Amino acid sequence: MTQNNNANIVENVHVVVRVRPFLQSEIRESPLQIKQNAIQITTTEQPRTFQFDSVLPQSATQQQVFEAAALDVVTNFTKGMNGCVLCYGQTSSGKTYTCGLNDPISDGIVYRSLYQIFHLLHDTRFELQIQFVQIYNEVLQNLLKPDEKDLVLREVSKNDFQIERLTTRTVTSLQETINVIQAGLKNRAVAPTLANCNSSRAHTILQLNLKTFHRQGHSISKLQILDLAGSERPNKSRSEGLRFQEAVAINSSLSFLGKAVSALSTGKQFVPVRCSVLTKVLSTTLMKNCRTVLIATLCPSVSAAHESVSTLQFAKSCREIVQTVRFNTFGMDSGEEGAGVEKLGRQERIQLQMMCTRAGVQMKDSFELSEVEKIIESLQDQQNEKIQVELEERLQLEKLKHESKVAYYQNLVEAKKESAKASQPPSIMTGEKPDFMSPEAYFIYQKIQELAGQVQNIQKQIQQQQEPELCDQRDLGQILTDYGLNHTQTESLSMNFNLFEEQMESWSGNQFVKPEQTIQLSNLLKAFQRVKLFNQIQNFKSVKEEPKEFVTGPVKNQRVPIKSQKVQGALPSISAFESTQQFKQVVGAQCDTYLREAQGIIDGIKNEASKAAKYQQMEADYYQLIALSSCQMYNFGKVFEKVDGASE
Ligand SMILES: Nc1ncnc2c1ncn2[C@@H]1O[C@H](COP(=O)(O)OP(=O)(O)OP(=O)(O)O)[C@@H](O)[C@H]1O
Repeated sequence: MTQNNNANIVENVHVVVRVRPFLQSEIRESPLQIKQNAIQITTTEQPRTFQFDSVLPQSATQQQVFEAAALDVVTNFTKGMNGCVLCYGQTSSGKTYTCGLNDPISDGIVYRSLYQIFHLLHDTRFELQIQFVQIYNEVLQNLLKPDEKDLVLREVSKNDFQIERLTTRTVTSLQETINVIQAGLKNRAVAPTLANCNSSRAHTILQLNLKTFHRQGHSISKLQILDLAGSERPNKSRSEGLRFQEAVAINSSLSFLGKAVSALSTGKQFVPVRCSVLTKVLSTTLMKNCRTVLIATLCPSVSAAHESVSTLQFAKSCREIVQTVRFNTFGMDSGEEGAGVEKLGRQERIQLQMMCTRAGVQMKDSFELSEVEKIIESLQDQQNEKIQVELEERLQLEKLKHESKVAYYQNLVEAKKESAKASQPPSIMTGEKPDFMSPEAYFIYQKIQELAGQVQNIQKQIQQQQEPELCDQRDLGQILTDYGLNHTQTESLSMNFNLFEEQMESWSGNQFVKPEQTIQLSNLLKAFQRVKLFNQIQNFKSVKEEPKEFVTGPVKNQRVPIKSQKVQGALPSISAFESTQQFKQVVGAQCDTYLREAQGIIDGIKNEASKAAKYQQMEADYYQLIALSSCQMYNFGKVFEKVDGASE
């Protein structure tokens, strides 16, 4: 297929200057004066005046900037002409704001251009692709696929560089396009500096590749929107480390761009484009077939005057660059997209044909009044429909913008919470006493931690030896010793138990305690509850138990070895009673109390064991206790037998 011989248009780079409003932190005194399309700057030297295609004052709206800078480029892009909108200016002069490449995407050039493109392509079959990249520290990175770093630029023909193997995204609607850009924005290199709390640390390039299909052929075009990182003086912005390194990369690439622009504007044969990634990317834009608009952004304050002069000089050089552009239409009549009167007549005829078809009226040279009315009526209906669609689309967009703003602020709140947490005093897990704990609480906390370590070891050992026999036959006293508890510890623990419980619960709910610490605290709490339970068992055992020999417990028919030991609180002597009856009553009552207490402890263990089934030791203790209580019952039974025998 051959490209039609569309007319070449020779023109200068179009330059629009925008002065942003004063920020709150700035002294409201400006060296800039605007007179129509001229801007005068007064510094310590002579005042200087620069003339541009358009100079927009502080009061200019985003829509005015779009109309002055991008509307024409965008409209012609949909008709097959390559276009580029380039934002240039010192740091914090409003480039990102003007492009609208904030996160969430705001209604600057990008948003308005997309809206216009989809509006103009409403009735056309088209394919649209997005590429979204950044040049960070002289490295090309894909914002739509963050793992595509260090992309390679290949020179396909002289001064025409293409990015190799760059993933692109095909989009079909405005909303989808905005979603894709929004996702890409999350990967942009942005960081706070002294000059701008949201400073772009990379040059950002959004490129749209469009193919439109017409009855007789098609057109192809690309549109680039560039938000360049701003020049900054490291000694003024006091950047250090990585920020300094970024500033150096930004400044040197802008200085190479300045040299290339200066060579182009003065018509030099040799243009130095291979010095930086940015100049390579822009060489295709500035030197090939691409209608280019530069938006030079300025800070209004006196302190920025020096940088404003540099920006204005750069803008002046750009305006002197001469470009040759044309429509890239294929298989269509020459200049179909042009603006000649005869061609417009032809287009009007085509439009009339379309109107007739839609209104159900036959196309002819002259029409009856009724036919004209029919066509007008149909047009009005179509217009209404179109308005309806546009309104709905607008509404959807507003909704989308609102939602992304909400998500943005939610993220911001989360991030603030995170950083608040991070700035808290050292955590209790780092071994230092945090401010919110009293020294006593911290001492106890440390003790519990020691014990919990030991408990964990024992648990591991128990889990490894899963023979139930082993567990069942373990002596309760031994188990407690195994847990590493000495008398003082268990005393102190049980005395302080309530305090711990309260303290740990309050830590768990404390917003400054991290989730992993909460888990550790709850483990500690569990371990501690177990310790408390064992304490109770030990107390109970030391008072009530008087086993004499091996007995057969009721559980699993296991033989439980009970060590003989001297225990206080043994059964009363029979001689102390007046009658067998009285003895049985007293011992029986004691036996009941004992069983009730045993049952209470058993329930406690059962409860704990069911809460954490993995605590097999708990279960083993439970069986042990049942065995012990039945052993006690057996002993009572023996005594009763003796008493009965004696009384008979
Ligand atoms: N026309 C404007 N109206 C209101 N506020 C603006 C305007 N232009 C810029 N600002 C504000 O000025 C600040 C700096 O703007 P912005 O981040 O767009 O600067 P920049 O030139 O992109 O900076 P950098 O090069 O550091 O990325 C931001 O807080 C932005 O909201």
